[in-house]
Amino acid sequence: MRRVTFPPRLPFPLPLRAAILDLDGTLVDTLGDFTAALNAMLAELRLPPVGAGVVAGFIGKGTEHLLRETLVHVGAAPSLFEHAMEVYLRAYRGLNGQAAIVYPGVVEGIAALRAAGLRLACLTNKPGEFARGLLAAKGLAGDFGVVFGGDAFERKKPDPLPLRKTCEALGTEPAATLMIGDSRNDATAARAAGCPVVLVTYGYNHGEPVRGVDADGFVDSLAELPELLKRMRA
Ligand SMILES: O=C(O)COP(=O)(O)O
Ligand SMILES: [Mg+2]
Repeated sequence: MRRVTFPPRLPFPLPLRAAILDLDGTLVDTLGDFTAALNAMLAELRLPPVGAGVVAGFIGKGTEHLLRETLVHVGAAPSLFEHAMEVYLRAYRGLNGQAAIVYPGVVEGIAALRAAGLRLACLTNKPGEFARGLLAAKGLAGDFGVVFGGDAFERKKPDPLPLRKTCEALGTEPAATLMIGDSRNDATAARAAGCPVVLVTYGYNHGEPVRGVDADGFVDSLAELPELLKRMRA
């Protein structure tokens, strides 16, 4: 049996009323989608392709960041950015979800959170249109009363603003709202907003080991959440 790792006494007040889940790297492995859309764009601009290993390190800070880093990586002129963005968004729209896989344990984990009576939101730096389309394509849209993309607010994660706004939409206090993500970006935003935060160990985390990030707990699968919640409510 896989063990849940977390401090023996979690440093936040209970009970929890809601959870905010990140999308890419937490609910769905979208590396295949990102890589395919970027390579379609690069081919159209007659630039060299990128490998998935490189792309994984660019995910999690929104589309502008992903595109800028990719153009630098292939040695393209920064002036290509706007055109590249148009081509990339068109490509992504055309293949959203096709090479993406829901991580093992996600369906069980979400069911456990719902059974515990928590309100659920999905908060991602992905454009809202793509986030809603992906959740629908993967049969997860009905689980989230609230879905916000990276274009919903003035600033994206790691700024705390999107988490504060999501708590407002959920009608819960940040201290009673658990953030579940895969990266330093999620943890930094959660800490600054006053939300407890648990990170999954299988996501992208900007290409770095996730266990080095300051978080309240780590799980290898969302299916471990019931055990974690039990401890948190004890
Ligand atoms: O960077 C993105 O587009 C998505 O990132 P997130 O779902 O992990 O917030
Ligand atoms: Mg993520």
